[in-house]
Parts: sequence; structure tokens; C-alpha cells
Amino acid sequence: MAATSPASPAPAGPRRTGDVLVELEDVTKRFERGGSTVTAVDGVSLSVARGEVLAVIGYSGAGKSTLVRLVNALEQPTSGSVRVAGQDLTRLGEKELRAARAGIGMIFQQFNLLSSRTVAGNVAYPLKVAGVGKAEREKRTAELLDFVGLLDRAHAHPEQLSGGQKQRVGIARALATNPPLLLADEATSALDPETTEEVLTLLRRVNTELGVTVVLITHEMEAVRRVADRVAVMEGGRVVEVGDVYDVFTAPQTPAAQRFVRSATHDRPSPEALARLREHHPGRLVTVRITDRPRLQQVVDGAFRDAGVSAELVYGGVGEVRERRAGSLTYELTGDDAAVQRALAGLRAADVVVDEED
Ligand SMILES: Nc1ncnc2c1ncn2[C@@H]1O[C@H](COP(=O)(O)OP(=O)(O)OP(=O)(O)O)[C@@H](O)[C@H]1O
Repeated sequence: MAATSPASPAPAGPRRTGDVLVELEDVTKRFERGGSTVTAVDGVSLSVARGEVLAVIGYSGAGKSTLVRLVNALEQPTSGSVRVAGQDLTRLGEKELRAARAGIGMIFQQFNLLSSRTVAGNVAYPLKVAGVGKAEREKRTAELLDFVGLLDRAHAHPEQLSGGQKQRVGIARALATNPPLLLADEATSALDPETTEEVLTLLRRVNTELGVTVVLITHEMEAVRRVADRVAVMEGGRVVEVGDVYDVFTAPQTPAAQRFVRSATHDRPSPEALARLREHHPGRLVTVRITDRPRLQQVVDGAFRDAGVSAELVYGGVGEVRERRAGSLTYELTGDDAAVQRALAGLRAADVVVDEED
């Protein structure tokens, strides 16, 4: 495979909407284990557009790793089809499969670096396997190490590096053959929060500067918020919800998505915080979802005023998801029952999402 400069876009090019790079169609994967059958992936249909960052989130055992292994053809589905760059991976012979896998970069939670090789040796390794000559290998390796900010550590061995540096080497190695697709399987799960941020920023640059499509497998909603364009929520082998990150953060539809959003946003009172609030606020506690809708606060204040309730802000926060306003605010509403009901009805009639904390 030809290696080109990391500064030039991968063959994928910039995002072109409607251009699908990965397409899973009704994919099921079952494993036989000790006489019983485990359905790891259960009827999943999902597509990844060229140039996007798609996060797949789910708890342990949801089927995320199996899904990734289906995309890079390390597993074959029990039924359904997996297409990458227009090729149906379920119909390829071993030789063609090897070629298809070479077009997919992969990074792992445990980095999987070769301890006997230097940093440069690790990055150059896939180029060597691909038959790239020495001079070109060295040039490309230097470019990649420069891109990930580790040029000065080229001759170090992996054990001399921090976790974040190891993952940056992993990313450089995964990009060596210029694949259009990078799969990141829990790539930041072994890292502390600061290092996680650094690696996520690098993954975002891989996407925006090199045009590489990224599929990010994670159980951390914070990682989704930081880098993904879209998110698919997995539970019990199924994709239960898929949507733009902003939409899923501000309006999660399924209980699984709601749990993940709560884990990453701290503007909704926890049961403990709610118990404390109740000690001082005997009125009705309601939480209003804040989006980037213009003049939302005026609409909310207007609904309270028209209903004749008084509203005291008692909890919440407003921040950003993918650079757009998002958050929730909890109010104590004081007034008679009918007035409180009028306020809630008024908000809902104005398409404001409001949850009662009772
Ligand atoms: N090779 C296998 N043989 C038998 N069962 C398997 C195999 N691979 C995965 N499973 C089972 O399939 C289910 C999904 O596993 P998978 O590793 O894909 O989930 P996951 O969401 O990636 O979880 P984790 O984050 O813990 O890896 C689990 O019940 C797991 O035990």
C-alpha cells in the first residue's frame, strides 16, 4: 500500500455526506460456549459515513468489541453482511481479507506495542510488512512521530514512555499505511483524565486534519462528548439508539442512553442531591432541559409567569456539547397545584422538555 504524508488527507478525503465507508446490515454474531449460545451482536444495522467520528458506547458485555472485530474481519458474522469501502467482508478469501484488514488502523486499550522495538521501530513495522522501502519508511515514520508529537522519543523503548505517549505511538503506528478507517477500542480506558483528554484531542486531529474516519469504542460518555459526531448506544448486543451526539446528549430517548448522559452531565441532581434539596425546598422540583434554542429562557420564564407560579433556581448548569449550548436547570415551583400544572403544560406546549423530580 502506498504511504503518503500524514499532512495530506487520507484517500477518504474530507467528509462527504451520504458516502458510506462501513455498513453493517442485520449483523448477528453468536458464540457457542460450554454448551450454551451467547448472542454477542444481535441484528445490528449501522453505517459509518466517510469522514465522521462515530462512537459506540455500551457497558461491559454489550457487544462492542465483537462489533469491532466484525468490522476488521477478525470475526465473521453468524448472519448479515459487513461492508467496508464497498467490499463485503463476508465474501472475501483469506488473502483478500488480509488486504482489507491492512486498510483499517486499530488502536487498543493496552497499546499492544512491541517491547523489543523502539518507538520508531513500532511505527515503521506495518510499513515493513507492507513492503515499503527503507528510505520511504524512515521518512514516513518521522512524519508520523512529528504528527503525534513524539519525534524526540523516536529511539526510546515503549517501557520508557508514559501511557499517553504509548497510545500516541499506537496511533502513529495505526496510521502508518494511511488507512481511511481507524478503529479505537477503549483507547483511553487505561489512561488518567488529563492523558485521556490529550489522546482524544489527537484522535480528533486524526479526523479533521487527515480525513480519517474514526470508530471509537468506549464506555465513557465524556469521550463521546469530546470527539464524536454521532453515537450508537449498545445494550445486550443491540444498537438501541443512534444519533448526533448533541441530540443524544440533549434528548436521549432510551433508558440506556439516559443513563450514559447522566454519567457525563452533572447538572441534573442525583438522588442524594435531590434529598438534600427537598430539606430546604418544599415546592415542586422540576428540571428544564436547556438546548441552543434561541430565547429559551424567555419562553421558560414566560410559562412560569403566565401560570402564576414563582420559580426559584435551585440546581443545574449550562455548558457545551460539541460547541453548542446544553444543560439542565432545576427549579422549585411554588404555587397551588393547578398553577404548577398550568406551568408544566405551558412549557410542554412550547416544546420545552421538562421532567418532574418527584
Ligand atoms: N470468543 C468468544 N466466545 C464466547 N463468548 C464471547 C466471545 N467474545 C465475546 N463473547 C461474549 O459476547 C458478549 C459480548 O462481548 P464483547 O466483548 O463484545 O462486549 P463488550 O461490550 O466489548 O464488553 P467489554 O467492554 O467488557 O469487552 C459477552 O457476553 C462475551 O462474554
